[in-house]
Amino acid sequence: MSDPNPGTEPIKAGAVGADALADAGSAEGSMISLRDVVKVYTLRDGTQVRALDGLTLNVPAGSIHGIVGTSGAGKSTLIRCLTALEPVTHGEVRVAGQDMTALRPRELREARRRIGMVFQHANLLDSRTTAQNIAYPLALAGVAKGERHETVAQMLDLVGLADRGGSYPSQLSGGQKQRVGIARALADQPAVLLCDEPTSALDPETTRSILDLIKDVRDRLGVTVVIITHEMSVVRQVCDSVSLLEAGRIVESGPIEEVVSDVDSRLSHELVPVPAIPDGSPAEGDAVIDVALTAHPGQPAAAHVLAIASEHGADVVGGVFETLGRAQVGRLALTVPAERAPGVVDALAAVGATAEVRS
Ligand SMILES: Nc1ncnc2c1ncn2[C@@H]1O[C@H](COP(=O)(O)OP(=O)(O)OP(=O)(O)O)[C@@H](O)[C@H]1O
Repeated sequence: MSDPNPGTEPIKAGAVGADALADAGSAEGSMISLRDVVKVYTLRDGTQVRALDGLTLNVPAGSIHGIVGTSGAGKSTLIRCLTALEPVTHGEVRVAGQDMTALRPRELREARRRIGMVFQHANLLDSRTTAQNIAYPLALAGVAKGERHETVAQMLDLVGLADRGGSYPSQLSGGQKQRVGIARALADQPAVLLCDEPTSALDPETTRSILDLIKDVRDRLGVTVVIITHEMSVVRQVCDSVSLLEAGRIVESGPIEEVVSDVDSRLSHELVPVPAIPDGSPAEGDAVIDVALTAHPGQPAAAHVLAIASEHGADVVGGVFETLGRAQVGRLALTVPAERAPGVVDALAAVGATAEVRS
């Protein structure tokens, strides 16, 4: 087990905080490894802003890792430090085996070719065709014309736009533009794809198709993906593991199924929120019990909970049941006459569910 914030007091120590980094991959064998990274900005008046505060993170090769955090948590700074666009104040940043903090300018340019970037908006060049947009970074990198042509055709095919190479950005939908952005990011065969809010500007259906594409690309090319997002639905749909960034530190982290199994963790609550209950509920004299359960294949838990609810005369007034990774996670809201609530909570605890009376 490793502390996600070595050398400092962990903010959240539970299973997610402590086990996570060991399970999310040790520094050895990781495609991305940040160790004790500190980034301090100094403002003109001399004020210091500690944007990253001892951040440690390991992302295993070939995985899709989500980073979530509120505004100002340090997400953009993290991306800039990962790509060495911003020097770190302290700590180590390794991408594809290279220490990004120790490279000379020429080596850094080469190292950056190993990192593809996808942004919220594809930022395509309007005066160039789809194919020319994808070829652009290859031309800058000095790739010969014939090879560029071949790569562009492969990339267009990969993102499902084989017949749109001659189209201009104005002739493409938002989702198609983002596909071109992904093709452009992958054209130079990066080892890592950094996606900064890649679906924030898209509708839910297009979001789904872009996330499916990212997953498909990972499966086919083996690229390691980091997705910065504020949308938990993105994490639910596509990520193998997730970290919660807060005030420049990773406060929770781990594979999705472990994170959601720790029902006390914030990520678990965010990924599978407590269900709403109908207006007028509970009735006079009833209590609401919030139940959280995790089941795995061969170890069912939901049936036990429902049997206990039925046995004690409780009603189910709200609920969600999600499959995330190999875990099935349930959140139920039960109503029961208040005097029976303690008995129901005890019975649920005995079958491994977490239950508490809603205040
Ligand atoms: N160039 C800079 N100079 C000074 N302070 C900065 C600079 N860039 C970021 N910060 C500060 O560092 C902290 C982290 O900012 P950052 O932009 O990394 O957060 P974020 O999680 O990306 O936020 P958002 O989601 O709003 O983009 C904030 O307090 C911000 O004000």
